Amino acid sequence: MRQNIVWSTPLRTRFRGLDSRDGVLIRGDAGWGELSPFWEYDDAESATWLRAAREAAEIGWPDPVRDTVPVNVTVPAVGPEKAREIVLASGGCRTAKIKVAQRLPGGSIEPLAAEQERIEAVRAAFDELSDAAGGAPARIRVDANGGWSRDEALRRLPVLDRAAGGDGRAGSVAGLEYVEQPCMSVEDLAAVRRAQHVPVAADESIRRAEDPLRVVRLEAADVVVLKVQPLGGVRACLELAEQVGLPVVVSSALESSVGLAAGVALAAALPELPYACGLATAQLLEHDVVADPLLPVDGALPVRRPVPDANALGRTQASPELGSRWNARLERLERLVPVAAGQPAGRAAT
Ligand SMILES: O=C(O)CCC(=O)C1=CC=C[C@@H](O)[C@@H]1C(=O)O
Ligand SMILES: [Mg+2]
Repeated sequence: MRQNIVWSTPLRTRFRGLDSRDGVLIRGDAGWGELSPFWEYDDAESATWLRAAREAAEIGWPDPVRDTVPVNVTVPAVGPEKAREIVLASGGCRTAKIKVAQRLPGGSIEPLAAEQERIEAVRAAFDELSDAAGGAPARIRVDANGGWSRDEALRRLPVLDRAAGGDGRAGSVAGLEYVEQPCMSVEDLAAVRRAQHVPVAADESIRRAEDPLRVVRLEAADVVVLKVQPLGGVRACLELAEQVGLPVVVSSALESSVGLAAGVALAAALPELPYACGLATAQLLEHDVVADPLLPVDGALPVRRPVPDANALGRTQASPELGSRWNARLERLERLVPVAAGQPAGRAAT
């Protein structure tokens, strides 16, 4: 039987301009799926998100080839003390992804010194953890969400690379592991990649692009970030990974643990997984929809599929207004992406 539940939770820390996150959980014969496109995404862009939710609910996912997935701790654009706290409480993550190129209220970009301090604080927190318990060498990556111009990226990256322990040369274990989407256009990614040594990862140029393979043709990235919902499901991502032929980092779209499980399923099914994945974002949510959220242990997520829990759902219950907005959105999306024969479309309830 088809069942839908709208959920909503505050975020622990403001992230990508958001203070709360919400979505719909959809249950089908194969289990629970999640539909949670950001509100600024129109229906055409959100259609792939519904395909991913339906795959989870109605078909399920390919078999895993590993039973844990190494993950990074995600550090929003916070001050150094908060950054330190987030790393210390990360559940043993040895890789951090730090947000940079944050827009300030007046529209300017956060000063370079603030980004530098955040990175240094994360590095110091990793050192603190190593002093206490040892562990694998720590890695630091940054994500600019396309917020820099080409010149700004080339001005900032050497400084941020040094803040991460780099010595100005390619290939050292210290220094930035990579920069995710430093600029918005594929041409600028390619130019930044050619002009300096920090590897480049493509995120928006894959998940919001008409033609994700342009990144490959223009040699614009060393790594691609794949997100299950924006790209239309686990199988669609596996196919894309094969076409792209570059190392893949699976990252979340800031979902509840039900949505994260799809990312974990993708990471678990990829033939190669050379980097930690950005799937530890349940840490950013105040409440989750399951009793046992997908949180890292020793820096990795177990490959499992948690199910919604009645008590947890009590804490994430959406307001009637939000429920109606999701109902209306789901109805529109279902008209856009017709349900295959024999699979009933449901209405969301809060
Ligand atoms: O990759 C991670 O560490 C966490 C996920 C993450 O950063 C994101 C989740 C959702 C929306 C995106 O703006 C953002 C990203 O840019 O990768
Ligand atoms: Mg990104």
